[in-house]
Amino acid sequence: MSEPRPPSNRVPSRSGRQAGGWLAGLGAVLLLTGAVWTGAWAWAWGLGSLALGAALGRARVREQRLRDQLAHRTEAIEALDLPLLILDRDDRLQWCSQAFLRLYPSAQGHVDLGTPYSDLAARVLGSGDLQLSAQERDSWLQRRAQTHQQHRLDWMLSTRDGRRLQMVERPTALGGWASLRFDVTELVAVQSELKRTNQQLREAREMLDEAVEALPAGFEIWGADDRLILCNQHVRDQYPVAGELLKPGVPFESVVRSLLEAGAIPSARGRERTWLLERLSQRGRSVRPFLLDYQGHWMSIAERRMPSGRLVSVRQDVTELVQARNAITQARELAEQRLHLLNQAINALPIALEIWEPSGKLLLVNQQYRQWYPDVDYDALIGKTFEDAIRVAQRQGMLPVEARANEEAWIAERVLTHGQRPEMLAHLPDGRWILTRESRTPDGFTFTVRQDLTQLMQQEQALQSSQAQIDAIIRTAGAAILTVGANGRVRFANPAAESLWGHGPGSLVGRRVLKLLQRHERQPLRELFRRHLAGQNVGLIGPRRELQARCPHGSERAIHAAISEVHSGTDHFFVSVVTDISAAKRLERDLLAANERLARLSSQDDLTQLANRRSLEEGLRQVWAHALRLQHPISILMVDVDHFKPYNDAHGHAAGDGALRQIARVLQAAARRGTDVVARYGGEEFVLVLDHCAPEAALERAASIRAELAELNLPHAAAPEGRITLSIGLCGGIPGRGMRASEWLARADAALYEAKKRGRDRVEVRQPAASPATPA
Ligand SMILES: Nc1nc2c(ncn2[C@@H]2O[C@H](COP(=O)(O)OP(=O)(O)OP(=O)(O)O)[C@@H](O)[C@H]2O)c(=O)[nH]1
Repeated sequence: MSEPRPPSNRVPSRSGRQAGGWLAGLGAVLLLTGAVWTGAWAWAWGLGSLALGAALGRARVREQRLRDQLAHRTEAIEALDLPLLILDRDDRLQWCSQAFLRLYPSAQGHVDLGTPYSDLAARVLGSGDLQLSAQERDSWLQRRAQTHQQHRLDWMLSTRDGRRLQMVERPTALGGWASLRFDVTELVAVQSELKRTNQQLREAREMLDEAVEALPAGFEIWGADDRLILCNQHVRDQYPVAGELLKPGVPFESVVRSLLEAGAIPSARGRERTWLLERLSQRGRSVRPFLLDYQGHWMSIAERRMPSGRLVSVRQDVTELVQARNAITQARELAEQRLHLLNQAINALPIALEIWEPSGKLLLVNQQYRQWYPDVDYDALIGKTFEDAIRVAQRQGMLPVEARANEEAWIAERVLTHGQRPEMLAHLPDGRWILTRESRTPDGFTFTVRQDLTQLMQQEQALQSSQAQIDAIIRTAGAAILTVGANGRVRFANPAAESLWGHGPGSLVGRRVLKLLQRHERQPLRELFRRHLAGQNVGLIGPRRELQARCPHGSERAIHAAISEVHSGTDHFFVSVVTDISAAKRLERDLLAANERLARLSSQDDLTQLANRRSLEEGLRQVWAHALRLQHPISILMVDVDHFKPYNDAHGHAAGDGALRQIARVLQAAARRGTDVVARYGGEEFVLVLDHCAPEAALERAASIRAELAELNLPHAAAPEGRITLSIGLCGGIPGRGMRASEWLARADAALYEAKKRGRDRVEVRQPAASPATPA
């Protein structure tokens, strides 16, 4: 066994130490092998004494070689700087490395070959090189013996200077023990650091898991191959459709497909394939979160591809947020729309509007204002004071007319009372009338509203003029004008009305209007008013109606009353224009009588009161037309007094007139029907048109006329019969188309001529000309 070498100062590196550990093991094996060889060599030595000299030489060479090998192996172990003990089967020391002695300085000088390990251990334990309690020290050997029975010993020791040693003992093939110590101080430190780090990692992992679950959003991590690594419960809750699928390892595409198949993404319906391709192509590329509609929910999804290729996705149900945002957007749009409308309304106002800030600065003027004063740069006035604005008006000569007397005083007063003038009417130099109203809001803004009343003022003046004109007309009107309230009482009566009813000025006001009428007129008119006020259209309003007015002393006046109705605001009344038509009525009556007389004169013969010739023509035309239409017969008798000239000559013209009147009465008596016409045709000639009378009957009628006259026996001194006689021509029948009444009259006249020619005092008949042939 070689002497222990002093320990090397070189501190091996970590890898060197690991390699050293491995080499130490190898060295121990070689050492053990060497020990075996040593035993063999001793055995050979015994035999060698008996061997040949040559053999001895070779044996020495061989021994030397073995010694060298052993020395090499021992050197190798020492070079590895391993604290190694080799013990034999009796637990006695066989070899001890220098490294061991450096580890346990107390063993120095007590490591002789064959030293019992217990002695060595007792020395080391007693030296305090190791940190062991007294109890541990006592039980040390006993426990070591126990572990030896298990053929292995792994023991961790602590040295006084704080190093950690791992004591490893393994049985050798020769029954001994190799006892090795490793300085594992750094390893233990690394181990405990590793343990702490692992613990921290575990805690960090737990915290991360908790944090991921505690996130108020869905959180996913996908691998570079887009397979799920983890996701929290939120994701499963958000996507119950894909809940089963959401397990580590599932491809993203499978999850999306399942959502599409379930129709859970409304915006993808009908184009699922395209949608899927787009989704996959954009996967992780969007820098900003995007929105996805999912079963009536809006999900905000933020995806980020990490440098490792993994993809982190955070998804949040932002339905309420989107709805709120939409509501806000709608509200804002509505507000903007209303603001726009308000601006339009303000600009469309027919009034000029200014708004002044509480600080007194001009905030806004509307379009109307700008149109009123186009020469004023109001944009430049925005932000200026009220006095600035007045000064502009002053420079332009637009201060009101009433300010002329003392402009500075007027301006001072106006500035002082700005915002406190509820109403102010100003007459501008250009002729306009401007009504200004100022009001101040509770938060200090002043609203100035200006209204151009020029037209109104002109209308007012025109109205006043018109009113004066109407008053004059009403007061001087010949017609009576009454205003009557809905209660039926007179409100106003013009002088003509007061004159009509004979009362003094103002005496009609308040009287019941119906009392101004004759008693019999009141009830019907009251009823008309009642029904009109009940909403019935009874023609009360508008048409002129004739009434009988009751005038003082019971006198009666005919009046025309036209009633109109006025609804003016809440007022309701009637206006009646009454015309006294008493005089007109009298005139009308007189005119009627005159007209009747005139009519009679125009249609009657004055002497005989028979129809005159014009009237005959009209009567004949009507009888003819009627007969033609109904095809009944008529007859025309032409009658002439015989020898009338001699009669006049003999009896005088007056007697002739009397004779003619008597003859007329006879002829008139021959008429049977109302439609028969008896006319004086001229001089001593008469015509009878007998309706519904055939020629035969007419002939009889003519005969009866002659008989009647004969009965009268009007003396005629110059006539052959000594009395007046008549000659009559007759033409009758049923009128036909193409025939004319005048022709029948001419034929009757021809018949009369025939009667005269045949001696007079007779009747002659002429047939009407036949009707022209009518086409079949
Ligand atoms: N008294 C009177 N005579 C009238 C009136 N109209 C016409 N006469 C007269 O009647 C007479 C008609 O005479 P004539 O035409 O010659 O016919 P006549 O004497 O009747 O003879 P014949 O007709 O042929 O029989 C005239 O002398 C007229 O002056 C009249 O209104 N009054």
